[in-house]
Amino acid sequence: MIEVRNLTKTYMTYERGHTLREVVKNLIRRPMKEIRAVNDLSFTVPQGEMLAFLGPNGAGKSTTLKMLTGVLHPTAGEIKALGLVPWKQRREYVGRIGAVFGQKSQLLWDIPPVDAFYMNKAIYGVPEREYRKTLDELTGLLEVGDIIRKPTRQLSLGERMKCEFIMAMLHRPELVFLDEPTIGLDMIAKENIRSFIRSMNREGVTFILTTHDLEDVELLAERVIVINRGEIVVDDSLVGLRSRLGHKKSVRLTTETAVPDIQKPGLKIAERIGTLEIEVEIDTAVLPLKRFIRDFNEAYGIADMAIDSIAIESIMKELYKEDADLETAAAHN
Ligand SMILES: Nc1ncnc2c1ncn2[C@@H]1O[C@H](COP(=O)(O)OP(=O)(O)OP(=O)(O)O)[C@@H](O)[C@H]1O
Repeated sequence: MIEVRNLTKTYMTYERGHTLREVVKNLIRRPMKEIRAVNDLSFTVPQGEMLAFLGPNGAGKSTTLKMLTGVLHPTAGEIKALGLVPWKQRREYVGRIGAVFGQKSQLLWDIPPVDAFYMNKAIYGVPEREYRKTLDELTGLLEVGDIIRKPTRQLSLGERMKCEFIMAMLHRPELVFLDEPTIGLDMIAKENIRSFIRSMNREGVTFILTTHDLEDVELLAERVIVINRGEIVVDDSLVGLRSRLGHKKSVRLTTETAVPDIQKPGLKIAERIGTLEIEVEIDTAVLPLKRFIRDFNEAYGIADMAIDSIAIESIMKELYKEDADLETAAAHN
């Protein structure tokens, strides 16, 4: 469905300088600087996949998304999505994709969402019967029957996001880009939106998700691509990603006496939740779980305990760290 080959994007910017002298000098001379935001990315996305596209700030996610949606031309490389070249066959392409940006509304503040939907119906040329059918289905799924008739400015953030999704899905796109789709929402609204995404995905819609909310990733994605400094660091299934660090466990404990700051190979205090409640990360390859439990019980008395696989958040931290370490090592050689 999407084929990306050797995709590269460089931006040319003017060097500003750090000191006042440099700034003034550069105003006259204006030296150019090249920023390689995306560097030789290649990947494919089959139809029906739910792919999370992750990376730290400045990694090149937005730039890649802009090229995937046809807003930006690449400097080099190719994209074929839905059989089209996004930036060349933009009109046809836009009619078949959808997008939801958690931080940017597509609705109009002073008019009810239903009127904005009707405008989109006209823009996309959706026939009346099809429009009615889709609108009924989507409002039913998201439980917003009456809400869509209130002015947008009166809606809660959760209600508004539901309407943003309806707006993006009315023309039945095959491929949908989501950028921070649950940002700012409470737990219930997040779950509503996530279950909506899941049901659309079951109907065959392909989703590409960029987010800093790793819960979205855990609960939605099947596959994860992590980029850093414009390059792919990981392209793996969520299960595969977990198994890379499968020997690490997260253990939440309530103890009878407070645990001091201990240094022990294979053990890291991840969080202190209360005086007697703590979360630790165990590298079972170094410190077997059985030994950890025995020692900890003898030393502090275990009153309660829950063992979990490590959260995706820790996996990400580890990945970014590995990448930064590699970079530092390369710089030293
Ligand atoms: N129009 C532009 N001109 C010059 N440099 C740019 C431009 N847009 C982005 N960049 C640079 O390209 C790099 C990648 O930026 P990009 O916005 O794609 O990252 P990102 O992964 O989306 O980050 P974030 O998570 O913070 O949104 C950054 O170094 C950024 O400063």
